[in-house]
Amino acid sequence: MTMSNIQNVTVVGAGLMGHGIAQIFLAAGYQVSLLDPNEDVLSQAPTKIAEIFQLFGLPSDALTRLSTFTDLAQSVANADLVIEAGPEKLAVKRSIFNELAKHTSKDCILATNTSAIPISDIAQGISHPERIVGAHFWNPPHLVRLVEVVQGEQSSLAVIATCIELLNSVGMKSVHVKRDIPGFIGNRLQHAMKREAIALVSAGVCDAETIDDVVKHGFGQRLAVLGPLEQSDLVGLDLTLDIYKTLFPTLDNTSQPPALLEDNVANGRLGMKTGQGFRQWTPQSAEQVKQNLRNFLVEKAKQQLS
Ligand SMILES: NC(=O)c1ccc[n+]([C@@H]2O[C@H](COP(=O)([O-])OP(=O)(O)OC[C@H]3O[C@@H](n4cnc5c(N)ncnc54)[C@H](O)[C@@H]3O)[C@@H](O)[C@H]2O)c1
Repeated sequence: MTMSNIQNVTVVGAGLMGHGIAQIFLAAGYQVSLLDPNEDVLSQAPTKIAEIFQLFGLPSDALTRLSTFTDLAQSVANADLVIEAGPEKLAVKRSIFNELAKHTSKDCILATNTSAIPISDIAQGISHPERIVGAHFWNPPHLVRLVEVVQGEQSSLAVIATCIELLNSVGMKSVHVKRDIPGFIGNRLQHAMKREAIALVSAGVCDAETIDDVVKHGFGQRLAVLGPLEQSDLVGLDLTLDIYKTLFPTLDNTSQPPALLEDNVANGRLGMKTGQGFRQWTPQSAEQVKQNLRNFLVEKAKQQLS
């Protein structure tokens, strides 16, 4: 399947991620079928998609190319590409992919938006596993451009190349993850930083607010335009090596979830939803953070569109 053969895209699961992914392909001119067994979720999806078009100040007539389904076989009848965004449970994903394999041609590309399940586990026992890949969008997919295209043990390189080309053509920034490892690339980087952040708070070096200040007002300011390895090249690898000789032996390297996190969860300190996590929250302060994030991402996405 080459990119030019792809005309019909089916998104399986119309929840948080699925409706945003559907909007991306509608905006790019594709015929989109959206499937969800939950009729309430499915019936709300067109309105939510229309709201994304409004957010960007775009007309929502693209919705005429959207069809919604509760029946999987019908939803993939003409599919050239399926993106699965169903529940993050291996048994459910395997059963969805079994059905997809039964009702699609062997050339139809089957991609999963799993956050953490190995692609090879989902593809196990499914016919033509070479057309199964990961397509890990970030939340919200219509505002965060990255998609990690993950190569499972049996994924074909031609299918990976088609996915990357297609996703780039619809305005995403797709990258090739060459091994099927937990957390792919982005989540491994993100959580490596959080491991050290939690260790610093646990050791009494600073409080959680200070961690957030250091990232937001320090190196976080430049991360959107200067990646970590670019930054090493910028300052020089000789300096980087000298720093690491002192720093690396002192960095946290525990392999279990941190005790502070376990303790917070065991005591119901789950974050904004309970008013306390690593930091304390009121409904107003939590809403302010969410609003700031939304405004920032919308502004950035608008700049990229213009
Ligand atoms: N939420 C995130 O931040 C995020 C980010 C990246 C990836 N993901 C991944 O994307 C996937 C979807 O996550 P979400 O946050 O959109 O979840 P969600 O719960 O909002 O949506 C999942 C949808 O799947 C539907 N569903 C249930 N059983 C189904 C079935 N058998 N066939 C088809 N659909 C079914 C549900 O009705 C629901 O609407 C998960 O694999 C998740 O790990 C989520």
